[in-house]
Amino acid sequence: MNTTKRTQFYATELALPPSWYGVGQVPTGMAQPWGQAALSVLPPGLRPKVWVGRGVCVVGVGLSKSFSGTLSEASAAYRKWANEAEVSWVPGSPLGAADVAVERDTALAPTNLAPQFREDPRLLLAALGAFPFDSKASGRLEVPQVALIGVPHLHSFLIWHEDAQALATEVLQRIGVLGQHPYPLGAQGVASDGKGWHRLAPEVDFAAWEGSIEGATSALRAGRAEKVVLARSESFACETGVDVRALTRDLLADPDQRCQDVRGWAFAIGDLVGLSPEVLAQVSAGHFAARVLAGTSLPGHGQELFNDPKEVREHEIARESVISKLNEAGVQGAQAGEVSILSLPNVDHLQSTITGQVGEGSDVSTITEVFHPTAAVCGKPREAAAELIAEFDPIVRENFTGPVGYVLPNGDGQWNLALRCAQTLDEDGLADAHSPEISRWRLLAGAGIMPSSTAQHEWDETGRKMGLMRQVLGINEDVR
Ligand SMILES: C=C(O[C@H]1C=CC=C(C(=O)O)[C@@H]1O)C(=O)O
Repeated sequence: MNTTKRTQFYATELALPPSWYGVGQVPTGMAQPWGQAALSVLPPGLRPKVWVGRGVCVVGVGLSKSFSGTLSEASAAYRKWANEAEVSWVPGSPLGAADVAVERDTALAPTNLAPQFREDPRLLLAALGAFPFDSKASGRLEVPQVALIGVPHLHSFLIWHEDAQALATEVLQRIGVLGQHPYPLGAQGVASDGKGWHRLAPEVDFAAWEGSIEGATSALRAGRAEKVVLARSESFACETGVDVRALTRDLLADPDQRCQDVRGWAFAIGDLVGLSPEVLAQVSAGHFAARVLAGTSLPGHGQELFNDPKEVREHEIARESVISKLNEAGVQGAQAGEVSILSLPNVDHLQSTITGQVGEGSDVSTITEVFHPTAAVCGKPREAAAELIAEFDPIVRENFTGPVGYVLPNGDGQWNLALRCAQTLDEDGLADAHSPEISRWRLLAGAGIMPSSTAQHEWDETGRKMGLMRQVLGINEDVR
């Protein structure tokens, strides 16, 4: 007789006030208000696991189960486990709320999954993950113990492991108390008061960066590759710890309302916290979408990129690196949109959106594994660029520029590139994925290097890319 007990979870649908969804504040589908509200109702003192942008959003705490391996290995093990788990609806759930169409229907506005969640609550067992740049190295998927799942059509769910009943009850109570007045969009949290920061010994100073760029550009001019992406870091320590919950809440704020489209997906997963704008693959009910970024200017100067042959070619290479692999990835009927400008807080980018249908046997992780590493983070040709990275990249990237995101038990989900982020460091310099407050941070940024690149230009560009995390961490310009 098989006496193995199935892993038991419970789920409920939440009736939340319109303020959670920013009704009248942001276009439907943009989840910044939802993310800020969800973070507000988590009990304090717990480090959140976060994925919030446009589409399915996850804000969780605790760990039910983790899966290690390459992206496809971990995803396959997770899907097997999730499809054997038991998820029961809690009676009294306000099921059947009216569906709301997503406004400004762009490629990155996925299908309404709420009906599927209602039909099969196991689909709510979302796993969040971060995987290394080196796609052969092992990464990790994590299923939280308690998770709020938001759907951009104004639906929300809570799912919890049977051992986390008390925590789930506390979240439900806090929704009752705080839920009518969630954290307001645009307000700054209390991640850091901007004081007490100092710089840690640099991993890469300007002289080292100059050496790397000179080495890489000479190799490119010698014909070893056409483009390579190099990266650098800046590390800082704060006298008081930074609360990851407040930090991710601040990442979701858009105080000057400059960005008309989703600025990025805020994430706190594994040892990384950031706001990634680049989508490797989004899969939702058979639809595929990707957003390729490469080519960077000062904010507000995006149009000038079209007149700069170096930036145009850099983008073309990144776009082609995805388009050329669509067949192998099992994406059918693919269409690539015109190159356009994406305005982000500290930079403008050239962007391309690619859409299509997911073929039989493919899912978000198998597709991502074929694309990664794209030329936006590696170069062209891929193998030759990877060799140049091994030779000239002045840092060890770990999960930076690797896939970060979430996956569902049916293979839907989204993997972005881990960009515009910082790595949390504990006192030993090792990643610590558990403490709610972190005092040591390693900011990371990379740039596409072409034969004509100069060290100063790419230093400044990577500095601007790190600017977002500097701002939300409160590391002022005078911290030298
Ligand atoms: C590697 C990074 O950006 C990539 C994505 C967009 C634009 C890029 C560029 O213009 O160099 C990079 O390819 C980073 O943000 O750290």
